[in-house]
Amino acid sequence: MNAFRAMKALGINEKQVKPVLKKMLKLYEKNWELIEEENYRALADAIFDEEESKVPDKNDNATEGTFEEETLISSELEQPLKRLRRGQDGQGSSSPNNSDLGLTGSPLKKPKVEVKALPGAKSQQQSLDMRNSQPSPISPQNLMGNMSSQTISPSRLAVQEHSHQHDLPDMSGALPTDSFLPRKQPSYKGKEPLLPEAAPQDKRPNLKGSSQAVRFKDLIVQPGIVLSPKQKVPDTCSLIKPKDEPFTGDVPFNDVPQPIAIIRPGKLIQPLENQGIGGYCLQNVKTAINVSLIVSSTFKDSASKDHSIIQRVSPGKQHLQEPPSSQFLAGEDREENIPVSSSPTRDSCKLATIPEEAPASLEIATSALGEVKISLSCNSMLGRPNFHMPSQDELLQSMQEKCLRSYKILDPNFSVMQMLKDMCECFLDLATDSSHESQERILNVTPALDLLKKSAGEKNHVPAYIANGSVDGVAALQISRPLQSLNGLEVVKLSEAIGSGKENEFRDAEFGSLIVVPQCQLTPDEFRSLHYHTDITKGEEMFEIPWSNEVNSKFPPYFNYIPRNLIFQNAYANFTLSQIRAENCCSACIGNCLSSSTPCVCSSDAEHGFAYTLEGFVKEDFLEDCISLTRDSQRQCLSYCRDCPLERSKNDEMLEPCKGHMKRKYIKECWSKCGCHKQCGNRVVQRGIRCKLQVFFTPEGKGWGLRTLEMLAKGTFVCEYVGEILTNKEFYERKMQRTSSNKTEKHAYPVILDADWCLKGFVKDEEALCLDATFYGNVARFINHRCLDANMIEIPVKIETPDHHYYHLAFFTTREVNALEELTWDYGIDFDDTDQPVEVFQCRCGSKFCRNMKRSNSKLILTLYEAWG
Ligand SMILES: C[S@@+](CC[C@H](N)C(=O)[O-])C[C@H]1O[C@@H](n2cnc3c(N)ncnc32)[C@H](O)[C@@H]1O
Repeated sequence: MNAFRAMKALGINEKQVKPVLKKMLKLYEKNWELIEEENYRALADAIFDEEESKVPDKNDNATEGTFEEETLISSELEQPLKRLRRGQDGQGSSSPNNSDLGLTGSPLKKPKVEVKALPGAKSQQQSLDMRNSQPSPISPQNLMGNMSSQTISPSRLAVQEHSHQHDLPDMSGALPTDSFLPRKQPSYKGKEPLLPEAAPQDKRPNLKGSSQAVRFKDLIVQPGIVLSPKQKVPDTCSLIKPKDEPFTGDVPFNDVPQPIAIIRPGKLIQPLENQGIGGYCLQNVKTAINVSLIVSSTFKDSASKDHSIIQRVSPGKQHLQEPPSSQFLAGEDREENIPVSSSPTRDSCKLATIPEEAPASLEIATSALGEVKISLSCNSMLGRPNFHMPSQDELLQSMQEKCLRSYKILDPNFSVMQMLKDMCECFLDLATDSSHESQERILNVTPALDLLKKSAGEKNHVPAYIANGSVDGVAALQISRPLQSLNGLEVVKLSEAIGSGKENEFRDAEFGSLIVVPQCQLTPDEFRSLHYHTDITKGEEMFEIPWSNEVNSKFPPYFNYIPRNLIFQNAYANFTLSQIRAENCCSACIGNCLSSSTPCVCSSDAEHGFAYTLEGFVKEDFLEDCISLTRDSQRQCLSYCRDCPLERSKNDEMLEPCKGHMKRKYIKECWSKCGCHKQCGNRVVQRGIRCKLQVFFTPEGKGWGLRTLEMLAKGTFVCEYVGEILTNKEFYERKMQRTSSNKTEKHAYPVILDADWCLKGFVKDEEALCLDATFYGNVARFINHRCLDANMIEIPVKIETPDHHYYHLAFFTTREVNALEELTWDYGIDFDDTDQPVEVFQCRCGSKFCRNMKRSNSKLILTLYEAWG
């Protein structure tokens, strides 16, 4: 009698109860305890299923065939339709398993889990085999107050269940709270709390005959899931949209059964059932807004592919706007004031009852297949007169702006939306125990190169954002570092990266502007490098020089950027004014020395006059002279010291003979004691870097390199080699120290300033200088070597001191260089000599003149002949 009474409370009459109860008693071997549990929950479920099974569904028949076929093929796969309860069209589905039992979807065998869906949120069900099935993301209609709940039964579980049909379940089996994977399947059968107050007939439009609840045949059991018949939802309110199909508003609802289940582990989150919310509550902001991660089922009805089940919720204001009265359903639903679509196809849709304080929710992001989604739901704010639900776009835009303001981070490839989607994917990976997959997952970012290429052609191959003086848009940090976990994600603040007033530029950028890096993988140096993402010069140069890595996840080595050489300690490089003798400066000049008919004393060459053209390039003949002196062995002039400072610095007892020093041509520039204007054409190198450059990771295995972002004419000054001015003795000591302390700076960056050594009989130690850019240097430290035909040449430039032993080393282009071409120079390295200041490396310059390539001498000579005509 108690059973009948309990069922009556649910609006189920005796006639319906009797046959089912009979079957249950038989099945349970008259074990009333099992049947009574949870206030006859199992019985109720069985009756619902029985009711549904009474109405034959021709689609289901078709599906059934499919199912059996598929079961044969793979026990992993189960056709979605098989798992569905039919909608209000009165079609009930029956599964083979259910038929076996005589109780459609008997909870005894296939217990179902009904979980409350996030009211107003797009509720979805998760087929755990979603990866095996055709992707068809579900985006159920998001209606305020649309309280959905369905029965879920993933196919993998189904398979397990089949083999355990008679192990009548220990329903109390606890499950891990952190996984959605079907483990040894516990069954809720008869143990799930049946909430009598949640199951009155009038609140359950789908219970009788034309059940609208969508049900899987099998069960996902998740901790924290509360089953409630009340939560059954009209499936017409939640439609499935295949990923590749656009949303159309005119999809017939009746054709669209949607399995939905929201799975909510208990511990992670506060119970949401009272709020009518299903899902993971990741954050609970003062009870007002919940961020929910919802796991939903994604599957495709293979038997009715043409249904192209569609319903993508477009969260937006419309979800919360007062619906016109015509949009309320008649009868009990009208009383509930449930807004529904005005679509005529919805007429037959009965909606689930919602609580008075119906929460509203906004879908934010979903995983690729729609299995996991993030939505925001608002509860207590709902009643406020000024409350309106922002649209997804509004929210993301606002969030984006907030991030820009707060973090001042720029990365063209990152967006808030992408981050949230990644979060869904990470969640999915973790939840399905595929953490190893997530390790390999790579943040999908558009290479900076692509951006540049896209823009090439606009303005002489110069990207627009470069042409207008801003290189922010190309400061594309390429992060392809594996994401370790959700927790490993961090939005890094780059407060120094953008100067004030730059924010607007960032905001206007085409892409989002955050950098996401895995928190735990950054070394302090990497972190610092990241800070200089937009400008490796840290603002020291006139123009920013960004860096980019399209090859791997490495960061540039950390170093101190200095725009001018600095004396380390013992080097003798006197820059004092008193050092500059009158005869070495053009104090009488005015304006631009280059415009003068007769070259002043500051001209570089008595024969050719000034080294620069009026346009600021190195003159063709001067340049060619420099090039041939460097490249043409026949013209190359080496001088040999009797007592070579390089050899002396090694402190060896036995000094080796001098290896020779190359004679070079100088450029002399005007300086402080000169009378000319600061814009005088004979002041080029001292004005600093003017080209748009980028540090990038070379794909050929040379490490970092430097490239130009714009086309450079022949003879253009690119940059000078800047570093600490060391005596060679000091450099050698450093080198030894590094070796003995096992400090393995990957590269050493010395350049010997030996251009005048051949002029002197004896060079003192403090005058035998080099530039070391290992710790302090400028962007030139990234320039890689290229044998012979490099596109830059280094030319000694005398600026503030007449001394020959100290000079600047400036790089000029040897030919026209295209945008995005790597800038290289010939280090002059002898690859057969391991005893050199620069460590010998395996050359990957790619030049056909490469001195490090294993080839016969005759071939090399032939190539050289070809090159020099
Ligand atoms: C001045 S650094 C150039 C910047 C360096 N690639 C980096 O990642 O910092 C010189 C070092 O770069 C590498 N390198 C330069 N040119 C190279 C080439 N043609 N082939 C291979 N490695 C090269 C060598 O390791 C060399 O010691």
